[in-house]
Amino acid sequence: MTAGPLTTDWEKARAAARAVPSLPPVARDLADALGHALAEPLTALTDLPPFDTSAMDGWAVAGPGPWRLRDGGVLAGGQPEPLPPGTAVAIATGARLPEGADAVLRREDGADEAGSGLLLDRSACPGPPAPGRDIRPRGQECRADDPLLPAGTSVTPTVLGLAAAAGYDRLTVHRRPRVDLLVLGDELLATGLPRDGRIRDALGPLLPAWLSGQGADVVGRPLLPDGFGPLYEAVRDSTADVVVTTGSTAAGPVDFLHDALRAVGARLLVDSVAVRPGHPMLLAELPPGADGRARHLVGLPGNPLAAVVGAVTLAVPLLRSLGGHVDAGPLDAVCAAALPGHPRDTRLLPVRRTGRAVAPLPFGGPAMLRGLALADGLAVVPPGGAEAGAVVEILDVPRP
Ligand SMILES: Nc1nc2c(c(=O)[nH]1)N[C@H]1C(S)=C(S)[C@@H](COP(=O)(O)OP(=O)(O)OC[C@H]3O[C@@H](n4cnc5c(N)ncnc54)[C@H](O)[C@@H]3O)O[C@H]1N2
Ligand code: MOO
Repeated sequence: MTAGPLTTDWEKARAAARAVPSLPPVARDLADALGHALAEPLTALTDLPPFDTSAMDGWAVAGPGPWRLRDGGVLAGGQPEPLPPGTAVAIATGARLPEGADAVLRREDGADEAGSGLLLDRSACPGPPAPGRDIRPRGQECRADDPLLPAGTSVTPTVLGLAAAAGYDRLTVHRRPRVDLLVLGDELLATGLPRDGRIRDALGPLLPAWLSGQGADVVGRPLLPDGFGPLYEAVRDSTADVVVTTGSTAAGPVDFLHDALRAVGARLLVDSVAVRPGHPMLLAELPPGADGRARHLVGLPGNPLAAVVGAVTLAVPLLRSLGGHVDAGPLDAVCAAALPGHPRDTRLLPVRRTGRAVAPLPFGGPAMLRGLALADGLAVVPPGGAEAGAVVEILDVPRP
C-alpha cells in the first residue's frame, strides 16, 4: 500500500467511489438485460405506433354516417382492405386502420340497424365523428430515430417493454460488475441459534440480496476462517471486479485486512471515513486484472449497521458507476424531530418517513439491524445534528 491511514470526509469518500470508470459495453438479449445500464442512447427503430391504429373496439368509418356496413371485421394483427367513402367495418382496439377510414365509432356509440345493413351514429355528440376520433395515428409516441432514453438509464421492466415496442431484440449495456463477497469472522455461524459465544452471520444474507439489486453479480463465499492466510489468498486469487469484505477493518488481534491489502500490493483510496457508524470502512484499488482493468476492494466494518453504512457510502456508488448507471439525485426530507448527530462526523441514522417528514427510529446502534429493518431511509445527519424542521438528505435502505 502506498497511502497511509487518512480519514476521508464522508462526501469525498462517496465521490471517490463514484469516480471509477464504467465497465465496457456488451450486447445482451432483452431477457438478460434487466438491471444493466444502457451504454448507448435508446433510439426508436420504428414509428410508434408503426401504423394508424384503432384506439377502441367499434367500427372504422369513412366520411359522414350513416354508413353501409361491410362484412367481416379487422382484428389486431390483420391487414385490412381499403374502406370506400360512406362505408364502415367492424374493428378491434389495436387493429390497423383501413386506408380511407377517417375515424372510429365506439361500439357503445353505434347501432347496427337490423335488415338495412346500415350503421348509425348514436353518440351523444351530434354531427359526423371528427376525423381522427379514437385513432392512434402512426408516430404519435415517436418517430423512427427519435431518442427515447439517454445512455446510463437503468434497464427496468418498463425499459425492456419500451425497447421491445421500439423494435429491439438486443441492447447494448454496460457489463455488470462481478463481486466476490468475503465474510470474515470465526465467531460467525451460518445456521441455528447463537451458541458458545458465537453469533449468526447477518451480512452473508443481507449483502448479496441488496447488491444484486444495485446491478452487481455477487458470488457469496462461505464464511472465511480468521487469519492472514485465508484472507490474503482469497483477495489475491479473486478475479472479480470488486471484492467486498466484512469485518477485520479495525485493529483487533485478528483484523488482517490492512496486512492482506499491503501483501497483494493494493493502493488505499479511502482508509476510514468521518461517518458514524462505520468509520473504519475502506476502499482500495487492487492490482489490475489480466485484461488491465482496475479492480477494487471495499472493506466493510463487521458491525452490521456499520457495514450497511459502509456499503451505502462506498460499495453502492462504486457498483453503480462500474455498471454505468446514471442515477437521479438523492431525495430529501424534513426532520419531524431533531436528529441526533456526532460532534465532528456525519451520521447516518435509520428513519421512518410520514409524508415528507422523517423521525428517528430506536435500535440504531452500530451492531443492530432492528431499527434499519423498519426504516424507510437513512438520514444524512450533519456534524452536530439536525434541528426539527431542517431538511436532510435521505439514502435508500437495502432493498432487493
Ligand atoms: N480499539 C478499537 N476498537 C474498535 C474500533 C476502534 O476504532 N478502535 N472501532 C470499532 C468500530 S466503530 C467498529 S465498526 C468495529 C469494526 O470492526 P471490524 O471491521 O474489524 O469487525 P470485527 O471486529 O470483525 O467485528 C466487529 C463486530 O461485528 C460482528 N460481526 C462481524 N461480522 C459480522 C457478520 N457478518 N454478522 C454479524 N455480526 C458480525 C463481530 O462479531 C463483532 O461483534 O471495530 C470496533 N472496535
Ligand atoms: O462505527 Mo463502528 O462502525 O461504531 O460500529
